[in-house]
Amino acid sequence: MEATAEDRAPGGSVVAAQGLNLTFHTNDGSVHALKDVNLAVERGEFVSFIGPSGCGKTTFLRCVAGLETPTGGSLSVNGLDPDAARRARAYGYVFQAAGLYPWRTIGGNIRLPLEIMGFSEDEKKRRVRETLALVDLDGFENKFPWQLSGGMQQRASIARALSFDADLLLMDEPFGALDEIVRDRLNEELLSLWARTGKTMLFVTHSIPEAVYLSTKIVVMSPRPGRISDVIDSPLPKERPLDIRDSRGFIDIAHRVREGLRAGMEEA
Ligand SMILES: Nc1ncnc2c1ncn2[C@@H]1O[C@H](COP(=O)(O)OP(=O)(O)OP(=O)(O)O)[C@@H](O)[C@H]1O
Repeated sequence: MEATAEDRAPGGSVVAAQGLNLTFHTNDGSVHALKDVNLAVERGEFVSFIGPSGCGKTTFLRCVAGLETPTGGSLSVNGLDPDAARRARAYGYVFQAAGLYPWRTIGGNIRLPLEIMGFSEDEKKRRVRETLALVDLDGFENKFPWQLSGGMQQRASIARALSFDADLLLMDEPFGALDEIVRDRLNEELLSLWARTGKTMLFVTHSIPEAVYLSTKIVVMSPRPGRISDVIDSPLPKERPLDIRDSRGFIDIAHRVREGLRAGMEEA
């Protein structure tokens, strides 16, 4: 029988990793992608993962999503093992490329997971309308992806991940391919969406300002094998206008992230 929302431990961590290890075995040898990762993510947190290319950020997200199987340690998602959490539709996943089907309209793309999950026609309509409003894309339901800018496509992809109302959102560099101005705006919108919905966010980025601006917790990772080198609980207020990036508090955290990244590189 599939686990349901009622089966989940209400008070526990949304994500709990203890001594997590993952080694990939390939024809060229083995790659130790994650080493002794310990992390607890509480409900409603916004957690960013930052680190050099290849340090295991995507691999960690894929473990949470039940798409990779750790080779050691333990991992739970909403109190369930990741595979059970995946079957209970515990999370929405947003990738670097928006990944919208070009032959489906924006509404059709958002409807897809709802069709797979067997929602009623009325419910599908309601959810498409509501999630489009959440990402500020009202009126674009019948457009095709190519009729939207890159930033709008990425918002549609976020709407798709939100449509079935999972309380955990996994986002793998969703704004990495966008220019800085669009990215700034989407960062502001994402923060406001997070404040309105109370979702738990796991967010992978290469950008220090993006990580500091968005997060309540920043996980700094170092390469070969991927480890957590620092976890920073942000003292910044929840309300964050973009110009907070010029404040002393912001600059101090950015400095600590940079130092963490540098130390990790030197150890590697
Ligand atoms: N399926 C796989 N088989 C073998 N090795 C893999 C596999 N997936 C990832 N790796 C290796 O694991 C390591 C971590 O990869 P991962 O994609 O998690 O890094 P990342 O931090 O997300 O990198 P980037 O910032 O470039 O996206 C890398 O060395 C990568 O080559």
